[in-house]
Amino acid sequence: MVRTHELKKYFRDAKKGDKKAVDGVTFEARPGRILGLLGVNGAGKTTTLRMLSTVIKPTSGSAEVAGFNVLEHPEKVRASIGFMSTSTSLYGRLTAKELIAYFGGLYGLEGERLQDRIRYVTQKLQLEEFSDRLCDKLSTGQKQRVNIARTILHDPPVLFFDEPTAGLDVVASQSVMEFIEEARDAGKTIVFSTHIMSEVERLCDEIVVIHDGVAMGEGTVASLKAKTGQETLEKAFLSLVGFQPTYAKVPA
Ligand SMILES: Nc1ncnc2c1ncn2[C@@H]1O[C@H](COP(=O)(O)OP(=O)(O)OP(=O)(O)O)[C@@H](O)[C@H]1O
Repeated sequence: MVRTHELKKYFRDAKKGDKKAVDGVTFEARPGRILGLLGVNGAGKTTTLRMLSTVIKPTSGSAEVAGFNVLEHPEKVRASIGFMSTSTSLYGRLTAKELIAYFGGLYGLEGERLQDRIRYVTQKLQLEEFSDRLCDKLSTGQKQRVNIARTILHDPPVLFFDEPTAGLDVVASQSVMEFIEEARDAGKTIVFSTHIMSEVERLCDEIVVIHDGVAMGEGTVASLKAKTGQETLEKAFLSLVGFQPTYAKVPA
């Protein structure tokens, strides 16, 4: 379970005034379901996920992950989550196998349990053919598979995916989405950030539309369409964020 209540993050800037990156977001993500944070660039999705994963502290409001408050028990939160984004870099000078073992150590896995989990993720993500290659030398799709392996190595109950298909081709994106569906079916609580409507329509049980740090709407794809009176999620999204056309219609 992941719960936020009036979660806020203001970045201090003496010259320009505070940047309200997240400004009072409340939601609940449940086991076996996928909650989507849908928003354009700069909406506040990554900042929300960074607070949930204890990388940064909220300015105010509260957040609970797997039953642990992010401020009171950050170490327990970190042990309960896997975080994946395409911008997470791998250590280029380690082989895929070494990198996974290294993260296993960070997660506190050791001995038989560590070896079992390494075997599992290696098979699951089909890493065998390149597990002895340096991460620097892997293709983008292969790096993504190592990234997923790293994310799930300690079998956490909560998974955060921050635009996990950014920069991937259609085949690699498909595998990532199938992987997320499988994790949902295994009962994981999943929070998934994206700006891609088709991914939201396919994956998300609930959506929070976030814009300029504010939740502009929440519900299922169907309920957001109904609420805005729009036929497509894209139009419903544009309506919720108050999109105004940039070009005026002028007779030729
Ligand atoms: N450390 C920081 N200091 C100042 N401003 C920040 C910082 N981190 C993020 N911001 C600003 O907060 C806002 C929200 O950023 P955030 O990265 O959360 O957006 P996002 O929805 O994840 O967008 P993207 O899809 O571009 O990653 C942006 O205006 C961003 O410039």
